[in-house]
Amino acid sequence: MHAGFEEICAKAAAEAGNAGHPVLAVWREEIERVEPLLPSTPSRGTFFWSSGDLTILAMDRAAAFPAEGPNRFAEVRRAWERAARTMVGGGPGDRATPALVGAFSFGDGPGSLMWVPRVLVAQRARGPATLCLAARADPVHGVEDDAARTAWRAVSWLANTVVRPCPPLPVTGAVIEELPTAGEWKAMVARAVGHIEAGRFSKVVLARRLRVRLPYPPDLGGLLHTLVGAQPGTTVFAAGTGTRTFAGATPERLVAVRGGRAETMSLAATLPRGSTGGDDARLRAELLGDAKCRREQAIVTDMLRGALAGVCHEVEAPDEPEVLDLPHVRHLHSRVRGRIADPETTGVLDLVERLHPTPAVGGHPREEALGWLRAAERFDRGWYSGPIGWVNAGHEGDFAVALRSALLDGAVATLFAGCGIVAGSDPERELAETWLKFRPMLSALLDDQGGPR
Ligand SMILES: C=C(O[C@@H]1C=C(C(=O)O)C=C[C@H]1O)C(=O)O
Repeated sequence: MHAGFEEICAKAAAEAGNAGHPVLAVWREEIERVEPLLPSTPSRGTFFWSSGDLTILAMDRAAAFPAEGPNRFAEVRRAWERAARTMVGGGPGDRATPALVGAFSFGDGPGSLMWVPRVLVAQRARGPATLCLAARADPVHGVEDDAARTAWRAVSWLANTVVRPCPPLPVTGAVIEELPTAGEWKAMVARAVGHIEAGRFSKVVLARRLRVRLPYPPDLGGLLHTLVGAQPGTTVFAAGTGTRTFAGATPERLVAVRGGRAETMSLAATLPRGSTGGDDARLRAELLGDAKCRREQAIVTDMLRGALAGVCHEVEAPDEPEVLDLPHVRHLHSRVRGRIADPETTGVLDLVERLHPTPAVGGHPREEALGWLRAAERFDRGWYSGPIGWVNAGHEGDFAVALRSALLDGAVATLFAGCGIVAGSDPERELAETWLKFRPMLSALLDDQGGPR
């Protein structure tokens, strides 16, 4: 590994010098599976993803693509296209392995960041893992970090990764603060309903936060391990910027692109799980039969269908939604799929740009709802409800909508949850729904087995 990686680093340095712009060197090779594949300590550039049968763990940044504003997706797309085109690749590993990872802010403010990790391991449910090492060669200074050092760090990092996660221990003494208070938030829901009834918009997704002060910082590897085990059917993710890590377990896929096909998901409407079998079956039937829930989800499906139709042939969306059962809640959902008309020019980041924010996290009509939301919500969502995911060198990839999540900063965790408000929404029920959506993260952080508060 050292020799091959060093060789392509030297080649990248020479090409950067000739071309007068930075060049990436990316080495890929198969390694034995790493079990469990979890971060031990968070680093600047920690990225974790566990979805379907793919797990990714990455550390550090060889190159970073920060962006902000309404053109943030196109900016990153252009920068990645340039980097991928000039990249010096090497090694026998799979060329379709994720190469660029990160997250975009929900809104136009700063904070979107995608990066090429220095070290990345990706593995499917079966078979070997792929290790990717990356370095950036600068036209003047050559390779920024010594190639042998990156390889050595990868080896020692992998050795440390195979630490067994600590079993969850009940946490006592955590202090929980609601932001805003329950009363204030319910008043906001009532105001949103007023605007909907006055015809200003038909749906808006209103969020709130919980600030949890823990007695000590949570163990990231243990937290992710708990979420993977406790939240089947979700994508478990983490992205670290250095001191802070954003993590969660989301049921919502924004879009996946593979083999010239795009798949997105219309997810909306929420009811709790029942405590007995009969109760649970009744709630499932209620969700499927409820006109308000159906309307709420149809708004999302229509938007997704229209957005895919702009760049895809054969767009398919079922007439009837299905029920997605999660441990604490259930939602209505439909898969929306299409064949990309021109895969050369339409990559996963182009689809992310077309789709975000869907009415599942923003509102409808988009501009009217978001205009009101920006003033009403009164906090910066940051990465919450934004796109998080990965891209490969061929512009395929997978992005989730970062829900059921928390921003971890030392011993303080800020949790986020939002609800789609439509005509007839009841503030009390919406408030109860936020507690159900806080539950997966709250339980994982506190190891509390209790019901919603
Ligand atoms: C906004 C969230 O979830 C979204 C809103 C839903 C709803 O309003 O019922 C359901 C699923 C998600 O699309 C969240 O979990 O924070």
